[in-house]
Amino acid sequence: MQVCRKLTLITGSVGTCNALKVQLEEYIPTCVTIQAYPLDGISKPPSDFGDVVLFSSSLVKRELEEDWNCMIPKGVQIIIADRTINYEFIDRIVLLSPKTKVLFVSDAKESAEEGIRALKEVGIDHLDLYPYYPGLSNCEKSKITKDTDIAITPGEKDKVLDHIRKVYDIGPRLLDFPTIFKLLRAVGQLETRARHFSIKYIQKIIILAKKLSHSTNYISELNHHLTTVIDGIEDGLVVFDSRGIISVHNEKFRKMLDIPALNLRGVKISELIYNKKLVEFLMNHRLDDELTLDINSDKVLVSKFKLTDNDHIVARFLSHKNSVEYKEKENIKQGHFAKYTFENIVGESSLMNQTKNIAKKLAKTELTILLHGESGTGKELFASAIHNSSPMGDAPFLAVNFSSLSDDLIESELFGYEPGAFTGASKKGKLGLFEQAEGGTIFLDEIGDSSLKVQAKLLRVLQEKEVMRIGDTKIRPVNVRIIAATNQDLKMLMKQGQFRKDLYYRLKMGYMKIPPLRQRKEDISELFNQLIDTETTEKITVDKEVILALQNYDWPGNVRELRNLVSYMLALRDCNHLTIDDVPSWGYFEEGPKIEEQEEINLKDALSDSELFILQCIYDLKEENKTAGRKILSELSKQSSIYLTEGKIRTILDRLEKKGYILKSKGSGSVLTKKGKKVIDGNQG
Ligand SMILES: Nc1ncnc2c1ncn2[C@@H]1O[C@H](COP(=O)(O)OP(=O)(O)OP(=O)(O)O)[C@@H](O)[C@H]1O
Repeated sequence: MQVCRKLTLITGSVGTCNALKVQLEEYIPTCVTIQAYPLDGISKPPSDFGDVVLFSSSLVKRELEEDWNCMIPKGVQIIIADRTINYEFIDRIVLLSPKTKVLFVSDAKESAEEGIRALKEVGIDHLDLYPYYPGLSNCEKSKITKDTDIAITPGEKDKVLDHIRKVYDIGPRLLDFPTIFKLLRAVGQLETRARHFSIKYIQKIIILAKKLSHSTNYISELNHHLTTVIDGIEDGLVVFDSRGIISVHNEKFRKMLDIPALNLRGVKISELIYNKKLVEFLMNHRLDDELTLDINSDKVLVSKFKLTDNDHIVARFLSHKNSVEYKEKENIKQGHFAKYTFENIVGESSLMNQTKNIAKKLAKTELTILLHGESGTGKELFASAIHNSSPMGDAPFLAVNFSSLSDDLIESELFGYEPGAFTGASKKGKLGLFEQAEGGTIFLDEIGDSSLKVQAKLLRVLQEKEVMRIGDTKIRPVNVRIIAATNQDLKMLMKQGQFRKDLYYRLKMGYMKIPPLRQRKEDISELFNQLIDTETTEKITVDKEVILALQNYDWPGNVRELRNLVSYMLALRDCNHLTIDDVPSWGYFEEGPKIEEQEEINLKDALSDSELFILQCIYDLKEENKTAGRKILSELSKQSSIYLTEGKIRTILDRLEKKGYILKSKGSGSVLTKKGKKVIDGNQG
């Protein structure tokens, strides 16, 4: 075999020329002289091509022949290189997430497309790659560069657009295995260098594998570390993109929202959380908003912010339990706005309409208002709505609950104090709620729980319209409307000497009674549906029977109890249609019916009009000594306003028997049980 001593490399660009020369020097023994020429970097063609000419591509050969008018002399062996991507830098792109949109930037269409092909050939097929090169039309450019900020380039960094955030320069493509093989043969070195060549190649692959495993180990260690850190945070955290798809969350978030699944990555917020209000809050674009939620008898404050380098949102769930920060935030929040308006007060019963009308009229005045009503009837809702539709609606609305704060704390909260007024007082002093609410409304909830000392101070505010901070001698005028609320019998407390008469009459100037739910059962249907809507984004339908059953209950916990029931039924439902079977049995409710009624009135046993009609017919037929069979019952129904087929009657009879109102027997028709008779007696009585 002829042994050659001179090899000429001809490339287009200087960059490719340098990279290929380094590669050749690695494989070709030093006894072979290598001369390299980039067409971009020389002014005239080489005069001596040696024994073998290696072109970096067929385009370069054509350029030399056509543009430079230079032919390779006969007898010189020509090799056109096949090139593949440089494995050394491949680890950087292997770790990009699947389906990431990435531009492949090169100097021409062919080389960009070839680069993509080469990447796919070596198994980089998990990315969405788009060829990008200088000659691309503006329209195509804007199409492919939309929503992407990552590019890969084979050493053409200068052609990458400015807005691209991450550029992976994988260097010029190198000679592939068969090309080096061909070259070694052409320079007569294949036999002596074959082993060296294959060892070098395998070494490169091992280095790459090591790099990848190092990167993945590093990533998994980092992941583990980050998981430990975010799981250790006291608040719930969830990160999601603009479509609501979760990328990161911590354990606290899962626990707070009772989510059993461990890995929520890739899951959509709206498919995971059924509380409609929360989903809407998380998905809206207002970042300065906050939301308070009642979750598992805890109050949770939800806030969010946007990550700066992408469109991901981080939502933070701050629990009330053990959280000083929450209390401070909540105070600030309550201090600035009233959440509800009259539109949020559900109920069109005449009693509710009357109450709302009175409230709207009182709202227009400056009178002090006393709201009296059982727990959960919506007193806070009314206070908030009154403030919002009053002339001071734009001023602050502050709420303070007397049942949850100690006497001392109430005093300092309401009236404030001077710097160092008592041990533990802040050095800066504190502005009281009356002063903070200037021009607005202060809501004194559970006023029946206030001490006589605080009552005396409140009376002073009402009479004199002025406050004095603790530790101060200065009197400060205040202009604040007071709305107080109580579920206690204040008259009784007055008799027992626990509530000041003068304060009672001062507060009672605008008196309002908020009716309990049992006195306005017509509102249950609307309330039930409305509460479902605030709890879930899913479309839930409700059987009429459910509402009838709920109207049979007295609701000692009022709307709050109904709201809890809705959450409970939604959590336990099997499908999106609620039936009587979804209504829990008596054990769930705060109070059962009165003992003597317990046997015949049960929530699940509420009777529909057709059931009552059939019971009455069975009773009447028995009086006339007739057998109550399906046929005669169906005929009787034809004469009434409720027409029932025999098939329908069979279903009703089965149901009545199951509920214990009748007994069926073959041949002798149905008869009423003691329970069934009681219903008819009650109906007739
Ligand atoms: N008419 C109504 N329409 C819609 N929601 C209501 C209505 N009444 C009460 N609610 C809801 O019921 C819950 C209890 O209401 P609220 O806290 O205003 O009652 P309350 O009378 O102030 O109770 P408490 O005396 O125990 O403080 C709240 O979630 C409120 O939004």
